[in-house]
Amino acid sequence: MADARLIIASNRLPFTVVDSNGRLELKASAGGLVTGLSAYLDSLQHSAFTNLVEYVWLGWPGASIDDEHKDGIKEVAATRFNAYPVFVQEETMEAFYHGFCNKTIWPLFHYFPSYVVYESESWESYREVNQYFCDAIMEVLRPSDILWIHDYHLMLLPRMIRQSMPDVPIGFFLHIPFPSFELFRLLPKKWAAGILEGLLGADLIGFHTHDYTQYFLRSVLRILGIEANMGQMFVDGRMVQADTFPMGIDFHRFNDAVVSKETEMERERLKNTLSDFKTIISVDRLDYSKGVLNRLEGFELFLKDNPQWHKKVVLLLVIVPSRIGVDRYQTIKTQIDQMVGNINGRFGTFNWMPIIYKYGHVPFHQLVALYNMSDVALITPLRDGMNLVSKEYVASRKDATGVLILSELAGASKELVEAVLINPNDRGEIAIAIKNALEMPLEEQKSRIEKMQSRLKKYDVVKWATDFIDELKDVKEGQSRFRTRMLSDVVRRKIIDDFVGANRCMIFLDYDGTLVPFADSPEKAVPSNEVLDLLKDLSEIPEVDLVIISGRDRDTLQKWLGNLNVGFVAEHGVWLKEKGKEWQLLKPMSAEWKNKLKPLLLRYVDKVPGSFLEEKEYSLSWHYRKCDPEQAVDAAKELTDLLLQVVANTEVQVIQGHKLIELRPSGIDKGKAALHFLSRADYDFILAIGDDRTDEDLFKELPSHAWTVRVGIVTSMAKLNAVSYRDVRSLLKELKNCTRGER
Ligand SMILES: O=P(O)(O)OC[C@H]1O[C@H](O[C@H]2O[C@H](CO)[C@@H](O)[C@H](O)[C@H]2O)[C@H](O)[C@@H](O)[C@@H]1O
Ligand SMILES: O=c1ccn([C@@H]2O[C@H](COP(=O)(O)OP(=O)(O)O)[C@@H](O)[C@H]2O)c(=O)[nH]1
Ligand SMILES: [Mg+2]
Repeated sequence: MADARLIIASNRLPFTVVDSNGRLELKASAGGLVTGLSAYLDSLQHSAFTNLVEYVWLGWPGASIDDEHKDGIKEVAATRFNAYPVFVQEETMEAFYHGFCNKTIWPLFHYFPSYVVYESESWESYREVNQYFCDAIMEVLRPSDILWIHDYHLMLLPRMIRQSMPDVPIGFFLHIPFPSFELFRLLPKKWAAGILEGLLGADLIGFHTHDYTQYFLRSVLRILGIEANMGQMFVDGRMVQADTFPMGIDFHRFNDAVVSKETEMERERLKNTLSDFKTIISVDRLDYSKGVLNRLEGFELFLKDNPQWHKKVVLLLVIVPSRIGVDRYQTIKTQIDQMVGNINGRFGTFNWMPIIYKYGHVPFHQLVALYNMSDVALITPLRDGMNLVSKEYVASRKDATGVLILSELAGASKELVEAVLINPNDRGEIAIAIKNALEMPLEEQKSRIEKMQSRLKKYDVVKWATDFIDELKDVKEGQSRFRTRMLSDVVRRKIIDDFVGANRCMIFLDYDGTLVPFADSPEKAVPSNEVLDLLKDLSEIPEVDLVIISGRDRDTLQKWLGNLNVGFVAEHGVWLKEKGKEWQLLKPMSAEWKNKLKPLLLRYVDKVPGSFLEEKEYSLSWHYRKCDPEQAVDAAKELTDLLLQVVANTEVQVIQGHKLIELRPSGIDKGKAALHFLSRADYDFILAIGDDRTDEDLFKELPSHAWTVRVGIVTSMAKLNAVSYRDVRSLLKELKNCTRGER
């Protein structure tokens, strides 16, 4: 296989350009996304298991760059980091990054709805910057590349790229939580739909936890009306997958660094001042979502309740500067500063400060030394997409001692179940957890850390990224397999050739969803003149027999289509009408059961607003097409269960159709009805088209030479799939025209 390039797009690059007294310098960026991805990209160079050897990382260089410096930065970015900077004007970036990203999406997705700012200008900047990224990517992207887009800054980008390059594999990974529908719906409808449609431009959309994936799928269903089956959706005829990929860390980088010289030196230096104390480490970017105030309150309560621990324990609080241009971040900084001061002032003595506070970046080896020498890690976010610090702490415990206290509201808690899990809103619980952690017996510490380590070793960051890319490739393969089932030009040509060469032709056409689109209520789906003319023309071809094979009642079919010289099947096969003959029952049957079962269906009509009952001569249908989709689906399952119990051992069957449940006599279906018509002549061309589960009975019964087409992109017994009724009409038009032309 040829080498493919991996193109990564994220807001932040692995470096940030900073202005140091008028000189531009490149500094390593902080944050989980950059740390994790860098480790994976490094691994590509040494891996024998991938054909992705080349990569380009596109992103914002972290500052607004003057024109005169752009080329220089571009060159360093390319040579030192394989990066391609996306330059954005300061004001636009301000409204995008400090605005929509970090004042709208970030607080909303982290369950701080009262912090969310709704400003249409910043939404516009969000679109604008996503478009800049799209333009920059299009400068480097080739159709043979794989594009992997990261995080909440770029949620509109997948669709933008898809519009320019329809087949390129696009993956998207969200590093922060996807909120529950009740929160997501707070966004103005245009934004919410825009974000979901933007994301669905990707082929694979990944999340850290199963919950986030489910919340996303639910929003897609509720806002866009797109249903998913095991995370698989069909969007404009394209298969899209959502799935869960918990991000790991570079386990060995941390584990090995513990014994490096540099770490050893750092540890010695730290021990000089800290050797008399048990230490608790806490490391976070400055962020209100990290729950630092709760943590400090919990620690304060612990000190109040446990005087025996005074002068014996120190909390090492590392806060890495972040997003300081957003007011809320300034506020939280002031609050942390004050609270640290209060606690130290309240409990501290001249030779003991309970909290040692560092506001700034920590170099890698110092970080590992801190993790390694700390008896406890205290990590208490109020919400966190994943939280890699907790994993890094565990990886840095070379002797398997140490205790991790972790918030159950961090994505990492789903994997690190052996941690001491706490609810960060419960200060009392934090205080008790600290005491228990400090006093935990060594064997218990080891048994917990060892279990977590073995998991982190296995599911490291390389595994995370490889799993994601492999699944993206699988989705692409699935899509191309599906494409061979589509009613393409080539396939249409074959059908037409077959049709032209045949002596006797049978065409079975379903009505709703196949010849006409669905209407709000069944009586509104009247055939247009276009459809009537088309059917008339086809039916007038002497070698053709046309049968409308529908679930509708015979009166409606008669009223709407009765002037045509065609055969009919009504009520899914209860009634048949051959050309020019009278209606007949497929077999003798009774309709007495209807009176018994109708009240049950009516109960569900009352229960589910918007649902209604359709009564036909020998069948009853409960429709829920206009209802709240989730309530209706649940109710439909419940009703089906109930009905199945009631009809057991009777002559009635329960059928689930497209947003309906139908009751009809057993032994009746479209397939059996079709066989009746086929027995009348020797057909060497058969075409059957339908859009519903009830049409599957038809596809199933037809001989192997029949052309069968399921309308809708779903799995089916039919040989082919068509996107919508429009494709059906154009195929029928071609059939009609070709016959005339060739005659
Ligand atoms: O780029 P910044 O605005 O300075 O913020 C730093 C990063 O913060 C967020 O990190 C998330 O990704 C981690 C790895 O998946 C995850 O562990 C953590 O829970 C998330 O908050 C943000 O998503 C990144 O885009 C930022 O670069
Ligand atoms: O001075 C520091 C301290 C920490 N980190 C790293 O920042 C990341 C933080 O990731 P996490 O997932 O915990 O949270 P995020 O900041 O992404 O929300 C971790 O990999 C840390 O090692 C860093 O780059 N510089
Ligand atoms: Mg139909």
